Amino acid sequence: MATASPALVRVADKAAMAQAAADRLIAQIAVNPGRIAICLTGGSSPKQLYELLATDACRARIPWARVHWFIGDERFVAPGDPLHNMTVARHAFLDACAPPANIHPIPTDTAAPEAAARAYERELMAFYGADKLDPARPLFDLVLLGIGPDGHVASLFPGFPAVDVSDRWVVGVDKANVTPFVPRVSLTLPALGSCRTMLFEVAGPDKRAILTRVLAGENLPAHRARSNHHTILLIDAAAWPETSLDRSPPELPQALIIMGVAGSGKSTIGETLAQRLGWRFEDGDSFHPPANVAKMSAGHPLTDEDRWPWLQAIADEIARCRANGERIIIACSALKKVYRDILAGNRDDVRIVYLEGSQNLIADRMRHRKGHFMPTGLLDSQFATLEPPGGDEHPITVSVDAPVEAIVDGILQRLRIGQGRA
Ligand SMILES: Nc1ncnc2c1ncn2[C@@H]1O[C@H](COP(=O)(O)OP(=O)(O)O)[C@@H](O)[C@H]1O
Ligand SMILES: O=C(O)[C@H](O)[C@@H](O)[C@H](O)[C@H](O)COP(=O)(O)O
Repeated sequence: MATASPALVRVADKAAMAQAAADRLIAQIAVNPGRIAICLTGGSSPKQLYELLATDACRARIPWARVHWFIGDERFVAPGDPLHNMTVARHAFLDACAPPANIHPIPTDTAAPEAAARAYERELMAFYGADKLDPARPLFDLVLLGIGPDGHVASLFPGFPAVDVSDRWVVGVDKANVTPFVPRVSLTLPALGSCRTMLFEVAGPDKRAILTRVLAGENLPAHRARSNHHTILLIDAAAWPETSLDRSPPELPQALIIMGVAGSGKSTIGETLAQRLGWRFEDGDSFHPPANVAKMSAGHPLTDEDRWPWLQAIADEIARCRANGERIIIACSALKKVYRDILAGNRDDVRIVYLEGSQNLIADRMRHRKGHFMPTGLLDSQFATLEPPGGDEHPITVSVDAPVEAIVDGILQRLRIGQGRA
């Protein structure tokens, strides 16, 4: 399933980003019962994440024997050098946690970066078991990336020929565009894109300007680097480009759609938010036509054809509220973009609130939900269907890994509504 635009997930600061990235990584690992491949990144952005992975809490959640660790680019310096990307990851967590045979560094003892690139390409192809990438069978479960000050990713610098290479998996890059000015070896955009999830970490005030350009669609490597499945940008408050993303609608929205997988907290958050705002809360499920209710009661899954009249009924209710000047909050999983297009379309007065959380966390909450039986596999299929809302949908994305009141406060802040206001 391809996502056209990346999901933008806002986190408070670098510590929250490391935690969110760790949750994502562990969740991605959890959905693959077989051999797992993670592609790490260099730079300073992932250091806190790497340190977190070595802590007991994270360490216990990773099946280390099944996880293989690669690197998206390497500085052409000897292992052990502080500039050496895989050395940084080794010292932070890999050496303490991963079996040595599962660590796959880019060799830097070759005569030139190009020879190292060829060797790493062979290693990746042997691991993958083919020399052509099949979009249906991604090379990596997760690719981690940072964004450089010039908009580079891995060591693919803007304007350099390496960015346009499409027939290779790894290339030598003889000189860098930014410090450190050492030769590099880099995976290409098609190799990086062959992943279930591409996860960017973008934090700190010095990233705000470049991120604004990337999200505006400038032809930079960081704009072109996209997974052929899911791409997610974790962005902290300091890097978040307020002007371009928080295009605050002139008035309060008419309707808020609280979306997310089953158990993400739609009813809990929606009801609390409705109380705080004094708006009406509705469970989207109550708009199903009788035929759908009968089908679901008989244990038959709904098709998209069944869903259209249901989604249209919710859209009609929003239109009715608009006509009456009434405001409404509707909980609706709305997992696919095509569903949200019916509910919100391009209307500025219908805002999507996306409850974002790792599968582990949500599964854990569902296990503890009183009076509910969770069929195993339900969450797997929910996450498989989920198309996180892209930047073009202007979602209010909130992490559910926080107390209910804090999540609601965060949504109110994003709506620019004073926290005390009812
Ligand atoms: N932020 C939160 N912290 C802790 N528990 C939560 C939070 N949000 C929801 N829950 C609990 O998680 C479970 C699922 O929430 P619910 O609102 O029923 O999800 P949904 O409506 O998306 O299926 C419930 O038991 C709820 O009390
Ligand atoms: O080898 C490298 O330098 C990286 O892989 C590089 O692509 C990095 O991710 C960005 O330059 C962001 O760097 P920071 O995280 O230090 O900002």
